[in-house]
Amino acid sequence: MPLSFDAIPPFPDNLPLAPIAIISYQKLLNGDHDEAGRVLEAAKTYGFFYLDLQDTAQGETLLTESEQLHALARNAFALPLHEKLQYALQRGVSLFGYKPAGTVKATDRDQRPDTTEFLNISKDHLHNIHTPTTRSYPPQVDAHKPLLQSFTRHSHDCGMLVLRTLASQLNLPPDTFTSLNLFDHPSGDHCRLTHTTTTPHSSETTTTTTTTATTNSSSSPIGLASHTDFGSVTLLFNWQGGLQIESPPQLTQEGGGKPDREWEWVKPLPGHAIINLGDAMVTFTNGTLKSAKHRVVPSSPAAAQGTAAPEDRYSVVYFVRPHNSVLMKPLPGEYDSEAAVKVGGKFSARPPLGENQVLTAEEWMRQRAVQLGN
Ligand SMILES: O=C(O)CCC(=O)C(=O)O
Ligand SMILES: [Fe+2]
Repeated sequence: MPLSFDAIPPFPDNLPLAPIAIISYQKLLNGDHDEAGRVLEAAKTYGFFYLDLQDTAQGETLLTESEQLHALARNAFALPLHEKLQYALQRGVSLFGYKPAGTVKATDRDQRPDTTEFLNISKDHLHNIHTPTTRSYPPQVDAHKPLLQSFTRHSHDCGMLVLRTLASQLNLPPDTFTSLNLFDHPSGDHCRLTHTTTTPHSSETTTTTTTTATTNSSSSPIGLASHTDFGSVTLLFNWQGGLQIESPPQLTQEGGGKPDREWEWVKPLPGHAIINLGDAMVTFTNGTLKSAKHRVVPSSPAAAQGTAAPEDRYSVVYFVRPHNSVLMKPLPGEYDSEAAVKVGGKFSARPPLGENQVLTAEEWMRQRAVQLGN
């Protein structure tokens, strides 16, 4: 069992779990047709699945690297806040750097502030891919650049396998999606380290915070407010529970009625990554593929039930996003129908007919980041 799981209290067995598929990395690498079909099914329904990484050397490497980054996250987030703020990201200017707790847009109806800090580390900065942006990171990040370079490369490769699998299953040329997410092109791809604290954040609230999240200090916190990811594919490694996803809509009444959606827990499985699709894939396929809403609740499920003491939570994430010059619109052909689906709140998969305002991925990512505060 991977190291970090040893210290985690068992996940309670009386909580509603999201019934997401478990996919084998080895079978996908071997081109197993049935397994590929299960990936498409997952992508059309939950937009989430587990990837078993224990059955291939590439998978084992990713697991080892995620463990090492878990340790790095613990060290980096242990720095005093004023030091971390030297690396703070600037909303609307750069996607990369440190985001303190309490600054993500409070999207839930009860407007609860978030208790999660991020460190977003750019793939372009790690790999010297030409980009107009420069940035410095905490010393822990600089000291482990080879690890971060290796993890981002391997995670990107894994994401490309998912994208090739989906293209083939949709009867599209296999490189349809991978050609929109090129590793060596400037993009918003990054490794994110997250830390959700158990302690209240009043003393850590900073003057850089501008959202309603911090002004509404009377409400109880959320770990990370509900959101959809806005890139193509996300690889997520977490150890402690807390992640919940919104179940796909089910009609409560025959012949219609309001969609009945619920929050379901995603139980971390040793040896597995959690994979989910982001809004860019919804856009490219005009709603055929799904990006599910998800959130992180502030307390581990065991702590919430009083069977374990509250503990800080860490996660390690890699976001594959379309490279900057890609146009954010449905693929030409059957997906480019007149009916355009809504993506990520006010965003639409394609502009209304007659309007010519297709965003580049660079602009889309910037606007989405401003929208969400990260
Ligand atoms: O930490 C987690 O489990 C989820 C993190 C997440 O959803 C994100 O960073 O977008
Ligand atoms: Fe997310």
